Amino acid sequence: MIATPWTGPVIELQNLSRHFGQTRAVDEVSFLVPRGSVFGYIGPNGAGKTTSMRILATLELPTYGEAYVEGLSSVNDPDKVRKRLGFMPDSFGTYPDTNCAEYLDFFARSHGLIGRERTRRMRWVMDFTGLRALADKPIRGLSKGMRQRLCLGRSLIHDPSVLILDEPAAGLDPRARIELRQIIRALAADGKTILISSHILTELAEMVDRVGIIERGRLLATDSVDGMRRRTRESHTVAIRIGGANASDDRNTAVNMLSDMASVRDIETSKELIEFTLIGGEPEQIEILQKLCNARLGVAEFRVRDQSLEDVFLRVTSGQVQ
Ligand SMILES: Nc1ncnc2c1ncn2[C@@H]1O[C@H](COP(=O)(O)OP(=O)(O)OP(=O)(O)O)[C@@H](O)[C@H]1O
Repeated sequence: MIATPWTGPVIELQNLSRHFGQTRAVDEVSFLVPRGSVFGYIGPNGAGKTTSMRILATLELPTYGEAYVEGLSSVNDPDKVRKRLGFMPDSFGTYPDTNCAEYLDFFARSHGLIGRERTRRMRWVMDFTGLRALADKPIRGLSKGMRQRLCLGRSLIHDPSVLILDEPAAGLDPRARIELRQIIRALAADGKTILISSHILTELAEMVDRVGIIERGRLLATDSVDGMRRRTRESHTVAIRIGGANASDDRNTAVNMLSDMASVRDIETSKELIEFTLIGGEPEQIEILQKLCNARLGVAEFRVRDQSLEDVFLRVTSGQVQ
């Protein structure tokens, strides 16, 4: 009997939680990734990315909650999940004197590949990752970018339908990062479903379809990259400098007025400037400027800049580390 292909979400986390003592490394995280799409898992150090990826990859058990790959539980069906999944860890051990071909051959054998099938997969991986010319080169002589390709190749050797990539872009130079982006997009176009993590939203923005922002174990926001970009268009960073003879009093009055406005968030004051996030566009900017001027406050400067994806990331996360 031929098994019917799985048509549900290819990756699914349901209230996934992992506690280490008092630390909630992963705290009720839920999301879905459909087939052929790339999900960017973004968060600062210690956010819980690696722990949740390791649970999905059958290397760690949750405290509670579920992780599924093509409908199979990573907890109850680890062997079946491993056949379908390739995991690229954030750091990987190598034998420095082993060459690239030997390294890939070792992993092909450990996945039970034999004969022509093993030769065919080795060839495909070396061609796809651009490692063919380096097949005989010892791993100790590889650049960071080439090592990353080798590790990606290792995770692809058994032709998995799902890839979990833990910070593959870390430490890559701009060219290697562009090449990684092309590789990821080619894999997604080939129908692979990919979960990829990073500290940096902009690093992944060009490679992923959706992002989830995680901090201190909690998933704080999920959105499409376009949705994230829309958030950047709808919010701006405004800096106002109040000058003149009554600068100090005027500044306090301005802060009080701004605090009462629905379009103003996250006010910060330094010696000279009042800075805040403005939710909205030109009408809101005009309204604020008119109110400050009508109150005859000494507005010496009013600067508006678009928010970047990094600003959105900083706004969503609080910067706390556990
Ligand atoms: N085996 C463990 N024992 C105790 N605490 C752990 C263990 N593994 C992870 N943690 C803690 O769980 C939290 C989440 O760690 P995790 O490695 O999943 O985060 P991360 O988002 O991948 O971080 P990074 O980007 O730094 O790799 C951290 O506070 C970490 O110290």
